Amino acid sequence: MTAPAGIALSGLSKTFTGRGKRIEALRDVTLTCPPGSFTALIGPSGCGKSTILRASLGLEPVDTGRVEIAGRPPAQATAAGLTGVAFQDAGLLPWRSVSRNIALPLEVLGRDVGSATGRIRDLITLVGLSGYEDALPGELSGGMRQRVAIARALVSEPRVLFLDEPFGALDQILRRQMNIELQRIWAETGATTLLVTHGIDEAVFLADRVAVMQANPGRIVEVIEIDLPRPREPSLFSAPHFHELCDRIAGVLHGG
Ligand SMILES: Nc1ncnc2c1ncn2[C@@H]1O[C@H](COP(=O)(O)OP(=O)(O)OP(=O)(O)O)[C@@H](O)[C@H]1O
Repeated sequence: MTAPAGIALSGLSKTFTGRGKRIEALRDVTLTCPPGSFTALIGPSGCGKSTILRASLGLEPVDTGRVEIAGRPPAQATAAGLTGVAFQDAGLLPWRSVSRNIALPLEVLGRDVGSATGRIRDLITLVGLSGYEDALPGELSGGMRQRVAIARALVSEPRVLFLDEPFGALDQILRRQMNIELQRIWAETGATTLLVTHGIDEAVFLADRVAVMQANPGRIVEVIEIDLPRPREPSLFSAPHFHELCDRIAGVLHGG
């Protein structure tokens, strides 16, 4: 039985062929993210992380296996606005204000934007951008743009949130601030979250469990439970148990 608002990936395999090459992007990937949980997916470049996300959003068909998002096939879940997604490149439309960028998924889903004005205002507050409602993306810092992208991902009130390296382009200090913000946003929304990241410390700080992948073929080699109490404070970044968990993940990543 699939939990209603969770992510259930079972036995996913996907091989790309082209230019005389076969790339086994995914081999037998199984991952369950219970409702309201936070899972991080970490692995070397090309191990299939984005392929998992695309398959979860119904954007990439798999060869074998099954994807269920909030109890539905992925394309159906996305079309129903049950999923939200933010990428490394915030991908904001430069000519639209912060508010109108956040409203975009509602327009795509054919929902009434006028009746969502209050919700958009609340989201702007949630991501700490009050006062910037009418600003254009070009007037914002990189971290602020990523906050807008996260607010936009949340506007359809998704039960499941996919984040693909949302803070990858930010410097370390800003990234940590965003990690703290994201923990708060996740706790407030209760959305089941799957975060793709290259940052071990980011994964450990945020997640309930970290799925570690290897490439060629792309596969999950270990799922490590993060038994750190919540809410997690910035001081955690220098705690011994935090570093033990990071070292353990690094060991798996490097084939240990
Ligand atoms: N449309 C495609 N056609 C051919 N090969 C593809 C396609 N999409 C992905 N691949 C290949 O599948 C493998 C997995 O790609 P994917 O983008 O999922 O990796 P990733 O772990 O997200 O990488 P990164 O961390 O660099 O973003 C790679 O070898 C990539 O070259």
